[in-house]
Amino acid sequence: MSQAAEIELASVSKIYGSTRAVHAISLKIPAGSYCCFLGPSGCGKTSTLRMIAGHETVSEGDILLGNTIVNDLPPARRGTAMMFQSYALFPHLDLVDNVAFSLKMQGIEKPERRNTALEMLKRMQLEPYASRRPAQLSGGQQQRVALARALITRPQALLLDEPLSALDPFLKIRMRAELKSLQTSLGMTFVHVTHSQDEAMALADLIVVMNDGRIEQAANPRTVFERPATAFVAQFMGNHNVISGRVVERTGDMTTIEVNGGGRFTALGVPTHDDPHADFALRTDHIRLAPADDPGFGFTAIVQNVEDLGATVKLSVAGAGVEDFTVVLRDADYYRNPVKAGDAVPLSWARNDAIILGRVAG
Ligand SMILES: Nc1ncnc2c1ncn2[C@@H]1O[C@H](COP(=O)(O)OP(=O)(O)OP(=O)(O)O)[C@@H](O)[C@H]1O
Repeated sequence: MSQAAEIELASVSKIYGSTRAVHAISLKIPAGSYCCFLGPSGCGKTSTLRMIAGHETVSEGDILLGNTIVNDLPPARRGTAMMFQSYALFPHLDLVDNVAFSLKMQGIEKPERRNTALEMLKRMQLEPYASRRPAQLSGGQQQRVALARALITRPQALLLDEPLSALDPFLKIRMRAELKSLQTSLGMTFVHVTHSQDEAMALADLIVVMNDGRIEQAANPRTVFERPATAFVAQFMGNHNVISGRVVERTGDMTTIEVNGGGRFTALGVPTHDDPHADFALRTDHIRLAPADDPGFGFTAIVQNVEDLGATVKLSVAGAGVEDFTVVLRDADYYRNPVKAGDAVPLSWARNDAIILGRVAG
């Protein structure tokens, strides 16, 4: 394989007519890392991937692969390869010819390209199926053929557009593990677009959370999970409550906010903006059903709903002007002292568990 390359986006924008799909994003993806672009439908992640691949023009800014600006290079000359959501296999060709296709385009002689394709099929444990056509394979096998076909050009970076979305939930988890071990063994830069938080958490060294054409946060999965940078990330990752209010006091590195018509809460950090409003995040699984030692680190809530999810129990509660607040308890903790809809419960958290969130510029 070729050497893995760093990918750099320098103030990259994508404009379609009057739609600005990507707003001047800047990012470095280290060589040999597994990067996941994560975000809801329409946030601009596919446009970004397609600009890196060369399937979409760059409206503004530069894309670098290693030290080379690749904006004006055609896809085949960038050193990247793309694996599509639909796998885009040729139905009338057997696996060897499917995998060898791009070598044929490069003018490599038939015996050599068939040998190289067979080697790649062996590596993907597909050798026994070499003479089959794609329709005679399972979804997971088709995915491996698509991977083999992308990797045969020895790219410096592999770009994957929702590569697991066509698979059933069981296969998805198995192929996810295969993708990760393939990337680790090849040491190649992988850039993978997904809207699944679990997928990004499981695979990525670097998660890039996008919203509305902008990067909300780019960090390792642990940081994104534990220290979301913005209210959007906290809500999108799904494991935090976000509480918004008016800033009423700042002391040292703590900020107190007042929720509309309700309680006052103190959170770690100071807002980085001048807005009189601020948001803080609080992990749903870091909340105790016990009174707070200090006001500002808890409230009394009315239970709205209880869902037993197996290993955990999820309570939806409201109170002190806070609606849609979620508490996730371990099953044993819940069943030691079960509560039901309509009960009033004291809630509290540790001083460092509520964290002031930032805003994305622009
Ligand atoms: N060829 C195009 N012409 C015009 N607008 C486009 C085009 N492609 C994408 N868009 C718009 O750009 C925005 C970003 O689209 P993009 O496909 O990059 O988002 P995405 O995050 O990958 O979404 P999804 O997960 O649904 O694929 C959307 O508002 C979309 O409608």
